[in-house]
Amino acid sequence: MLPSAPHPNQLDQEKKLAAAAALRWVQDGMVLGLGTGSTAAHFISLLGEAVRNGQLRVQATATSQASEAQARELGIPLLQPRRGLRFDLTIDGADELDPQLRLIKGGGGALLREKVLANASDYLLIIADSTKLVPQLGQFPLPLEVVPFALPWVLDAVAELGGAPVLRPDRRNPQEPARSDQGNLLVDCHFNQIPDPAQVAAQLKTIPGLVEHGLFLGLARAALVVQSEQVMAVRPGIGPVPATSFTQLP
Ligand SMILES: O=C[C@H](O)[C@H](O)[C@H](O)COP(=O)(O)O
Repeated sequence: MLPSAPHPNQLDQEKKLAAAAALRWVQDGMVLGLGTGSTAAHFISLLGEAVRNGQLRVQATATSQASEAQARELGIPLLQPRRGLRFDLTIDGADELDPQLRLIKGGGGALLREKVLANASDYLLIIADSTKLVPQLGQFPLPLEVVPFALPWVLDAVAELGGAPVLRPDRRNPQEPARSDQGNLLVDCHFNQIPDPAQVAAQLKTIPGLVEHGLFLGLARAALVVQSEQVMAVRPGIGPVPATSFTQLP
């Protein structure tokens, strides 16, 4: 019999645990990148508390309008994009991660801004519940951000690669397509298995009108993943080991 899926409340607890562990590695004065999604939202909420208590002084840029609004409401000082801006640490969630810390991201549609900030960061730290660490990427549909005019040809090209593309509907109004913060369309590709993520990433990069894909390769330095109620640290090809083995960013 297959093990039953964890209860949503349990997953939410795991997300909070991972977020709290990440907060312990934030140092006073850091410039932070803030991720998007339910796990990142827990982190932003805890960071907001620490800022309000005067425990931490930080500045941050968010990877989505939603995360920016949350951070603003909590009084986290925000920096707008500008030349030369770099981040000491970006904390973000993921839809899937493998033991090499290759990621699928973009389930919440924020893949483009997330990749921009990940590239501008000295350290990308992923926080995740127990369902996210997988032996091979691809079960989670790979998100793409696509310029609306190019959509038919992008769908043709991705279908030829075996990606079984599906235009993502808007969650609240399923008759309409979902839009990214940039106003672009989102397409989910059902590869089921991605044994060679670098090859798929390279193929996707050649498709005109495909603005960005959700494969994040060679970007994450570490992940905090909850397993059996314990926060474990994973680095590319190393771990999981108990996160308590580290007093600072591994
Ligand atoms: O576009 C959204 C992001 O890539 C999220 O970080 C990802 O979908 C994980 O979200 P959650 O923490 O809600 O599972």
